[in-house]
Amino acid sequence: MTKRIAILGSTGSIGTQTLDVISHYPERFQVTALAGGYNVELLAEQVRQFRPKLVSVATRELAEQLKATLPYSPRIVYGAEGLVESAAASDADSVVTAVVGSQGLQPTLAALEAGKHIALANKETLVSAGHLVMSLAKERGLSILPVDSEHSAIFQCLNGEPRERIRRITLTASGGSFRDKTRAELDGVTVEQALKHPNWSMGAKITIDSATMANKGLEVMEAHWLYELPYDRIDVLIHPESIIHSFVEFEDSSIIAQMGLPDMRVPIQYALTYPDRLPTPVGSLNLAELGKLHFREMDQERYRMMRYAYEAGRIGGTAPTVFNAANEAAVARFLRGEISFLQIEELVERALERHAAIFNPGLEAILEADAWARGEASQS
Ligand SMILES: NC(=O)C1=CN([C@@H]2O[C@H](COP(=O)(O)OP(=O)(O)OC[C@H]3O[C@@H](n4cnc5c(N)ncnc54)[C@H](OP(=O)(O)O)[C@@H]3O)[C@@H](O)[C@H]2O)C=CC1
Ligand SMILES: CC(=O)[C@@H](O)[C@H](O)COP(=O)(O)O
Ligand SMILES: [Mn+2]
Repeated sequence: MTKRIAILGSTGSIGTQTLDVISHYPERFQVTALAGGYNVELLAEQVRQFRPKLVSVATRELAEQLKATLPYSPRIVYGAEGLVESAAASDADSVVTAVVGSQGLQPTLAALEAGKHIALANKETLVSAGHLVMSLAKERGLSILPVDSEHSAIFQCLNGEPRERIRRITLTASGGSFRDKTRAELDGVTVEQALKHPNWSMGAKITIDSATMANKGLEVMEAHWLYELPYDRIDVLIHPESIIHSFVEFEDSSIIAQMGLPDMRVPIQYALTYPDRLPTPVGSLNLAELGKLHFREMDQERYRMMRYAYEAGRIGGTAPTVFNAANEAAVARFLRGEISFLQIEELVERALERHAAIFNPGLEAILEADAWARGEASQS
């Protein structure tokens, strides 16, 4: 049967790879909605190729521009409302959430309200309001399948085993672009250096998060919500090769790990075809050629974002929302050249210190905490 798919963030790293996966199985998938941001040239190409009925862009002007270039007339919407509409208003069965940042939250909630399954790449959504998203999905009987490589790995390792059998899970971390630098050597590193991830080709924001280790912090919180595990049963281990994508230790001391070449098309495809496994153009992993794999303890002093993430996760309520939003604002400032690399974590730490968490927050309290944290992290 054909699966109808809407993609939020179709012009980004995950979005384009999702369309690549879909293009290999035209009989299995139909694209019903595409939402991009500012890159209308690429979006126009995608629209011409996949012919969705609904398209969203960042602004009204871009919507006009897009309309003028298309050979047919899909419905074109724009802005934050357009994103929500593209998540909920098409006849998609599943929505791939691949926009960056907590702007993905309201579209994800709208998609669930409209009865759509979620293939979740946008981890900021779960960090910001995991309780709202997970409870809505549960209430509606909808699945949230992980696209993030570590969470896909855990999902595959669990293979339906109940939570009670899990002793702990371990998320692997590449160590990011500065993994061979000491803390002192981080003083004065450039945006260009930070954007060179050793193993993965990804969008700018997540690449910086990987370098600060905020990405792994967000992933710890994402795992907490997806697998309903307390923080003391979620570990992180540095694994520079990114070949073991994560692993689960079960009650009987067996460890099951998921391995493969670092290529996001594998977890993206699995989230779209689950429970089926279909061929991908990704090659086979040759362990003999690789020879060795390496592992290092996570040092929370070297990577302070790791410590702040565990602290925020354990506090709960709006603390993770603040961790995430302060980080988003600080990373944007770093990318604009306004602050140094080490100031990212200083701004996140300060926002967390100044925040009095609200527990069991509704959507309004989440949005308020998010806006407050962005304001905090925008001041030096
Ligand atoms: N890249 C990866 O390998 C992985 C990514 N993820 C997660 O997936 C998400 C996406 O990451 P990634 O693909 O790397 O990010 P990119 O920066 O490559 O892509 C982001 C997407 O969001 C769109 N977007 C940005 N702002 C807006 C806006 N205001 N309105 C509508 N759309 C907007 C962009 O549109 P445009 O470019 O047209 O402006 C683009 O399509 C993140 O949450 C990330 O953490 C998780 C695991 C791996
Ligand atoms: C590909 C993916 O899932 C990223 O989230 C990846 O985890 C980033 O690599 P790090 O391990 O460096 O954070
Ligand atoms: Mn990941």
